[in-house]
Amino acid sequence: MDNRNPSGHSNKGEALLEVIGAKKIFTVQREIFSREPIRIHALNGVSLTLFKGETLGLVGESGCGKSTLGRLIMHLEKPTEGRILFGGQDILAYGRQELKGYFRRVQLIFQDPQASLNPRKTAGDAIGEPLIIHRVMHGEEIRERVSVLLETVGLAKDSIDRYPHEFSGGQRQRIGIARALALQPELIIADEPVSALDVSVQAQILNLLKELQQSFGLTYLFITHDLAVVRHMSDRIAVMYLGRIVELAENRELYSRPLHPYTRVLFAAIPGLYPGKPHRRILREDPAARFTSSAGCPFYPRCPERIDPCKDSNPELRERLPGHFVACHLDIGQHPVQ
Ligand SMILES: Nc1ncnc2c1ncn2[C@@H]1O[C@H](COP(=O)(O)OP(=O)(O)OP(=O)(O)O)[C@@H](O)[C@H]1O
Repeated sequence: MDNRNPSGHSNKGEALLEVIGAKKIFTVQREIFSREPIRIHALNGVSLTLFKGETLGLVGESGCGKSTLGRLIMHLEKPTEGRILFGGQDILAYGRQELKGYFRRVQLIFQDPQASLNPRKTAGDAIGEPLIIHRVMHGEEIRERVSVLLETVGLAKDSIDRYPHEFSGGQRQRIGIARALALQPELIIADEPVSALDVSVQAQILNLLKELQQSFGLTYLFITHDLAVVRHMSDRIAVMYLGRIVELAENRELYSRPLHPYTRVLFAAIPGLYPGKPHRRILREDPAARFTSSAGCPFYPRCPERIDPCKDSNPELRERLPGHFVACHLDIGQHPVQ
């Protein structure tokens, strides 16, 4: 792949999934008596590549479009524009059989393990269900496989006949992870997988996810608004703002040299990240900006470093340093050292 293309990546190995120019506009009726529906630009031209075996963290504030991107990749929503390639094939062109295969290879771990588990089904039922739906195995074979999966995620084998309410939040998330692993996927979309958990349990689940990645060669798209979590988990990190990726770089590079003013504002809000620098409040997104697709940079109204061109021209995501992509009109030299 051309490492200067706008999808924002240096050549990191074999691409597993490519999102190319994805846009998603939701049309909703704002008020009962209003004739004009409003258009919410949830994604405004997102391109990114996931390379085999990596964790790509996707970070940004609530409402910036992270989950929508995950849902497009999961084929739960269709993009208004753009393409999604898995192993080089367009998933939107898949027929029924190909889609079934895709749903085995790509799995989702949900934010809220409580809500994602049926209270009337045992842990064994929940974990074994994908094996039944996909007719991978039958009867006793399924029970054996579920027992192995329970052990894999650190739960006792005798958890198999217990119900969700008999588990703690962390244990329920382990069940969700075991279910996601049942079909031996290649790609896992983890959408805020620890944000509903106590801080003390979060690290255990994150470490489990890392171990599973090592053991099974998994690729993760790790969606979170939590900058500490994304830093702990990711090889590369994409920062989203209002439906766009504004910066993408290797983990260490991004934290040591954030170039986009939005990333800098986000990071300045982390206590202790930059000792000696004042701890600033995060600038909130302008909700009204979601309803328009302005020609200028989406961060223009709140950017502390804006310059004239930012008002009318939306900067492309470009490689400014090796492997470090930024959508900003400022020159590298204009970005003050953090
Ligand atoms: N089905 C839908 N219908 C209408 N608007 C939607 C729909 N799904 C998402 N949106 C809107 O799209 C925008 C992006 O939402 P999305 O859930 O992708 O953001 P997010 O970054 O994942 O935020 P959060 O972390 O709060 O889930 C928001 O303005 C949201 O209200």
